[in-house]
This record gives sequence, C-alpha cells and structure tokens, in this order.
Amino acid sequence: MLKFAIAKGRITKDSKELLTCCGFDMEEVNSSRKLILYNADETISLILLKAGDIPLYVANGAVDIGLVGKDTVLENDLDVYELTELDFAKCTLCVAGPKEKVSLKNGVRIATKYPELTKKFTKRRGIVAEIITLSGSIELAPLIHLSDCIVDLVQTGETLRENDLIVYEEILSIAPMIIANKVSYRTKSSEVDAFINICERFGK
Ligand SMILES: Nc1ncnc2c1ncn2[C@@H]1O[C@H](COP(=O)(O)OP(=O)(O)OP(=O)(O)O)[C@@H](O)[C@H]1O
Ligand SMILES: O=P(O)(O)OC[C@H]1O[C@H](OP(=O)(O)OP(=O)(O)O)[C@H](O)[C@@H]1O
Repeated sequence: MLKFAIAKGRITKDSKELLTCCGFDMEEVNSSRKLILYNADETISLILLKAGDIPLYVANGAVDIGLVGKDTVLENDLDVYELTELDFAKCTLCVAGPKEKVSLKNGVRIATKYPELTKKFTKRRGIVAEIITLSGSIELAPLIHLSDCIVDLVQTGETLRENDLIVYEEILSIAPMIIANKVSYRTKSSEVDAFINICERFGK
C-alpha cells in the first residue's frame, strides 16, 4: 500500500479530481476527522497533515509520497526526490508592501512564513534584512508597522489589493508538486510510477 500525504484544506480541495480518480470518497475526505483514509481498493492510504510537516514525513519514510506546494518543499530543504510539478493552483512568491514603496536595503524588516527562502533572497540581493517569521495573515504586518514589507504568496492579488499593498518583485513561481521518499521510490517504484501517471493526467 502506498502511503500518500496531503495537506488538509486548500490543496485537498484543489486536488478533488485527482483524489477521486485515485478512488477516494471526497465527501469522506472533506468531512471526516480521521487522519488516515483509504481508497476504494485499499491500494493507497491518504495521510492528512499540515502542509509544512509533509516534507519531514516524506524524508524520514513515515509516508512514501506527498503532494505539497513547491514553497514548502524549498523552505524545508529536506532529502526527498522532487518528482513532478503539477499544473494547477499556481501562485507566485513575491516581495510586497505599501504603495509608497519601501526600498530593500540593510535593516529592512520583512515579515514572512518563509524565513529560509527570504534569507536566500536577501542574500542574493546583498542586503541584511530583519526577517520576522509569522504563521499567517502576513499582509497585516506592514499595515500595523510590525514590518516594512512582506514576502508571501500571491495568487489572485485580492489579499494585497484589499489591504492596500502592491507587489514589488516576483521571487519564484509556485505550484503543487509530488515528492517521494528516496527508499520508497526504489522499493515501490511501480506503485509510485502509476500514481505519478494519474497525477500528471489530473494535475494538468
Ligand atoms: N493563495 C494561494 N493560491 C494558491 N496556492 C496557495 C495559496 N496559498 C497557499 N497556497 C499553496 O497551498 C499550500 C498550503 O497552503 P494553506 O494556506 O492551505 O496552508 P498553510 O498556510 O501552510 O497552513 P494553514 O492554513 O493550515 O495554517 C501552500 O504551501 C501553497 O503551496
Ligand atoms: O492573492 P490571493 O489570491 O489573495 O492569495 C494570497 C493569499 O493566500 C495565502 O493566504 P492563506 O489563505 O493561506 O491565509 P494565511 O496565510 O493567512 O493562513 C497567502 O499567504 C496570501 O495571503
């Protein structure tokens, strides 16, 4: 049986077609409080986790594969295979801030859920920033002067618009991706390949 981790919430909803095709009952996926569910022919177990924990579960082999945003994979930088990127729920990791533009210079205060990616970005820029790590509602930080600007995901741009913020710069394109445990990839190769085929068919 293939152990497949997915984040509860947004990604699960966006992956409805894929999960249905794998034989999962979406009503059960969306309403059950169970954290492990099985598909119809019991070939795949679905492990429901917080997005940020998935790379760790995959890296240590507690699960075989995971469907998780590229942002989370890069932020955690663990030893997993990055197998394929899917073509839905795309967004962009951006630097954003108040309309009266703040310059990205030494000492700039950046709020983010992505401290490692932000560190890499500021290093590439040759600046030393104060990185403020938050776990949500990132757009709030510059509004109440906790930070000067933010590094966060932008999809429709609605959250920025409604909070009078603008994109300063795009850092990285983000899409959901499939990651695999390195041992599982060898020992369960036919199951993993079959699963990837379904993902690529339904993730486009
Ligand atoms: N606005 C968005 N548009 C498209 N994809 C997004 C968007 N926001 C997040 N994602 C993707 O979905 C993944 C999970 O995001 P989600 O907001 O559901 O969880 P989280 O913020 O990591 O945790 P939680 O909301 O459970 O505290 C992200 O890692 C990212 O890849
Ligand atoms: O461009 P948009 O379509 O408005 O999407 C962008 C928003 O979506 C994500 O937030 P999420 O919904 O995960 O909320 P949280 O980070 O506050 O938990 C992201 O962190 C942005 O705030």
